[in-house]
Amino acid sequence: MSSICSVYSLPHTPSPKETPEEREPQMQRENDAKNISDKIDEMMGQERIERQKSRAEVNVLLLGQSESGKSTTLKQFQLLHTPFAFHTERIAWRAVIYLNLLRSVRRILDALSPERDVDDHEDESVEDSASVIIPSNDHPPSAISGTRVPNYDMYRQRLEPLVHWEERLTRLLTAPGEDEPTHLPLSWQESGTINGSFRLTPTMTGGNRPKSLKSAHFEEIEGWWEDPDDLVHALNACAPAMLDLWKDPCVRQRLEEKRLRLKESAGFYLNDIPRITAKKYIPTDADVLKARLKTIGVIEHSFHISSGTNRGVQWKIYDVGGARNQRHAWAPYFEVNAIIFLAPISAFDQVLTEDHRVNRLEDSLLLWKGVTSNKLLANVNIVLFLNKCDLLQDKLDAGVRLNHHMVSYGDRPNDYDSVSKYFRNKFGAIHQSVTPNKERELYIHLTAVTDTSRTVTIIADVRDIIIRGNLRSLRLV
Ligand SMILES: Nc1nc2c(ncn2[C@@H]2O[C@H](COP(=O)(O)OP(=O)(O)OP(=O)(O)O)[C@@H](O)[C@H]2O)c(=O)[nH]1
Ligand SMILES: [Mg+2]
Repeated sequence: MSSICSVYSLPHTPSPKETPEEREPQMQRENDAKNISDKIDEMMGQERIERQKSRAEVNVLLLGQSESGKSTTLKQFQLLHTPFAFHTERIAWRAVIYLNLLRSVRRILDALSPERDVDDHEDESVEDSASVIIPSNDHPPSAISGTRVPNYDMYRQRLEPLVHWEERLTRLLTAPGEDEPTHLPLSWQESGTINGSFRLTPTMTGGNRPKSLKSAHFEEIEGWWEDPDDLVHALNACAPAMLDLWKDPCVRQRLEEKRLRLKESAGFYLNDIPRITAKKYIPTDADVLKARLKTIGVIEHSFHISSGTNRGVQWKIYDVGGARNQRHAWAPYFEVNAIIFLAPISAFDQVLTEDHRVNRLEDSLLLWKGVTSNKLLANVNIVLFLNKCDLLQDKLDAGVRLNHHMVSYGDRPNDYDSVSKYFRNKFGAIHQSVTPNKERELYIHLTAVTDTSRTVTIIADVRDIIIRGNLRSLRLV
């Protein structure tokens, strides 16, 4: 490849009047210039390789639709390679986890509401696209007829205070114009003082400071439970009502009838109410991995990874927003070494939050086609994560049939092995048919990126694949 800085200019075009004697020295001069230019090009190329070798930088872009698991994958990288930073931040995730829990509780109450039954009947559009099953032909969701929840009014009343907290937390954690949480509390100060009487984490200054500030983990601040204004007290007081609601068989029955599968929605903590609402609750790694924040724009994270004989590689991982209105920001980051593309294959019966007319899996397939056929990405290594396999397994076990949503699946068996193999082949075949680089190898993993033990080995594999691919492209192996 010739350097764009080459000193060698266009070859000499002999003039008709030029004699062979005149032409000879000119040609000689040109040859000399070309030799020098080639030498410079070669040196520059060598330097570039050396520079890249010594910098040994790997740039990775995470791509996929919203809620595909990009940020969760990034958290797994952080947990593995910068555990100290990951742990330092986990107290701040308390706010997000509380909000995720409150949203689940509110969704249940909304779904049980008698007024909602009427609305649903008039308008079959879905409220929470990530957690609602698209009606399949044989079993439309039951709207008006169905199980009544005799204690509904009592639950509403007991849980009334939480509506107020949900609104406040939403304001604290959500960027303007967005409808779901987008960021951690911006600072200790802000999270401690928002709206006067509302606290989440103790402020570092001020008269209302908790009496016992102690540190169990370096830089973590505990003691909020001694602050009477901390939100944990409201949650703790409502915990029995939340538990009663979630354990009520009529509630479960009604949710089933309405096909509201909360377990699939982002930030599911309903099975952990007593633990999460405990006064001294500290988020675990698994809690932080499950907590949902929508990514806006592009976020860059750096790690230094050294392992075995590897003397250390600087990694930059770019996590992008996957919602449709965020995708325009992807292209400027296409000059990376590798892409990890996430397709949540459990979502075959769900629709996009931003456009309820679009099936999530169809969207993933289209995006995949766009990425793998893109000429700018022809030399970028691609690793595909067919993600949310845990949810896929649960869904198939619960009897949801893939061929009701994807006719092309035909009458193949509706079990996990057959379905995952089908998706692997389908995504693989698209890559094979549209890639501008037929030499490119595609690496496909079946993943559940919230599961650390499953993901650790996959990440190690991916790291090796990316580093090998990177070295190959630098002509080092
Ligand atoms: N059960 C399960 N949940 C998952 C899995 N992967 C991600 N999630 C959850 O799905 C939700 C969305 O994941 P994110 O990582 O925030 O998705 P994202 O692709 O970054 O979404 P955007 O930022 O909107 O583009 C989170 O609550 C995750 O905990 C998985 O494999 N299994
Ligand atoms: Mg994200």
